[in-house]
Amino acid sequence: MGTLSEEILSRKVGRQVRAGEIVIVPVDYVLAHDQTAPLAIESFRKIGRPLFDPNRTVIVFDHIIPAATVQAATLQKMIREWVREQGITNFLQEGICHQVMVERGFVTPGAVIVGADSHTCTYGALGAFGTGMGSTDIAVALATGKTWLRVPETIRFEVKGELGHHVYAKDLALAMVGTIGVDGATYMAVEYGGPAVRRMSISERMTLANMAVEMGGKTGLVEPDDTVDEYLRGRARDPYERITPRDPVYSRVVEIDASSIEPMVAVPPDPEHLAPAAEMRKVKIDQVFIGTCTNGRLDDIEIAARILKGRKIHPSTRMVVTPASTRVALEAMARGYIQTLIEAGAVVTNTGCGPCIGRHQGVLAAGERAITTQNRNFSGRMGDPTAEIYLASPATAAASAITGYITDPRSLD
Ligand SMILES: CC(C)[C@H](C(=O)O)[C@@H](O)C(=O)O
Ligand code: SF4
Repeated sequence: MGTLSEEILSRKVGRQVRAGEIVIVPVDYVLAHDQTAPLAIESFRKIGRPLFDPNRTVIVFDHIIPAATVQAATLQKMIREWVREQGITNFLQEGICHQVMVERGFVTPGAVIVGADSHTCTYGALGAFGTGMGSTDIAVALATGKTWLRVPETIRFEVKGELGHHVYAKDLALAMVGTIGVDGATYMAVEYGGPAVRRMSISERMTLANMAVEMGGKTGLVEPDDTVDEYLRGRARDPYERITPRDPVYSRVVEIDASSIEPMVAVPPDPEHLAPAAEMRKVKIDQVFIGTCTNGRLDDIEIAARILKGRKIHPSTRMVVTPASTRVALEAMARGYIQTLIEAGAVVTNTGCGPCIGRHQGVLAAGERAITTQNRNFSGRMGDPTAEIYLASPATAAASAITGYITDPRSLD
């Protein structure tokens, strides 16, 4: 009995649990990446126990890859040595950890996955309880195969109606953050449901769940259904059962009519200040970025390529496209999207986080403005602290690349 999050945790714990209880939960996978593994390894060594399971430990290189500095290279060398020493079988260098975890079938409904990255909540798109933790907590999970949690209360978004032309899951995700605010779901499970969510692809659901943490959420969850089963056929690493909410008691239910949403832009310095893209024409853009665990998948690149086909990006702007994974990149190449983007004037990088955290591949100078498909627009995230970051969908980002200012993609039809 309970919300999706209570149902998942009850199964794992082996008895009915309720929001507010502190529980110790066995975990299915533990994840760390090149930025967070070093501290996790240091704490893990101090604990002095062996890994709980080398086959359930996943290390991904994605944040600053290939290494951009000697310091990054040195840390990556240390992580590689540790991975070998521990016999870790899942060492992946093929894209953003969250994309790769889903693509490679680590994420299944009902699984509990902890990661040393705040966007581990993305796995709720498939009905898994994914949550981000600090490196010390991750070290404990690595050593014990367990973690502790306070069972979260749940906030439910019930989305009715249909998204309009050139309005996407990203616009809906931004509208949700705008509605409840960046602390509107602090430590809560965010459950996404209703007809508009049920119609969404896995990729679109990932965009929603990914941004649960932008409202303070502990995790974001979509009820598993046929779309999830279809996606996982031949891909899931573990057997699973569908889990559904049963007589759930929600702390809050927020109803949203998808048809009322427009192409949105989050205005710096946080994702809750929104404006319709159509009203932002005065904002000139120096850099456009399409990528990340929020919006760097095949459908996102396809949307951008369709808009940019046969067009050129504005001479006063530049555009960086970073496919979320190698699989995404190969498929985007096979379909001609990469060619279209390069012909339009974009720089297409290797897969990974790209310029999302401002360390390489497109860092912003003082006073510059970027429009990006990522999830966070905090000051200094993409470079100089005075640079401004506007968050939007791939369509709005691509349209802005053509005009050089923030542009509602519908205005280019
Ligand atoms: C570097 C990492 C710890 C960080 C996170 O946890 O989210 C990053 O992925 C981010 O998006 O800011
Ligand atoms: S793509 Fe951006 S938000 Fe996602 S894990 Fe990488 S740095 Fe974090």
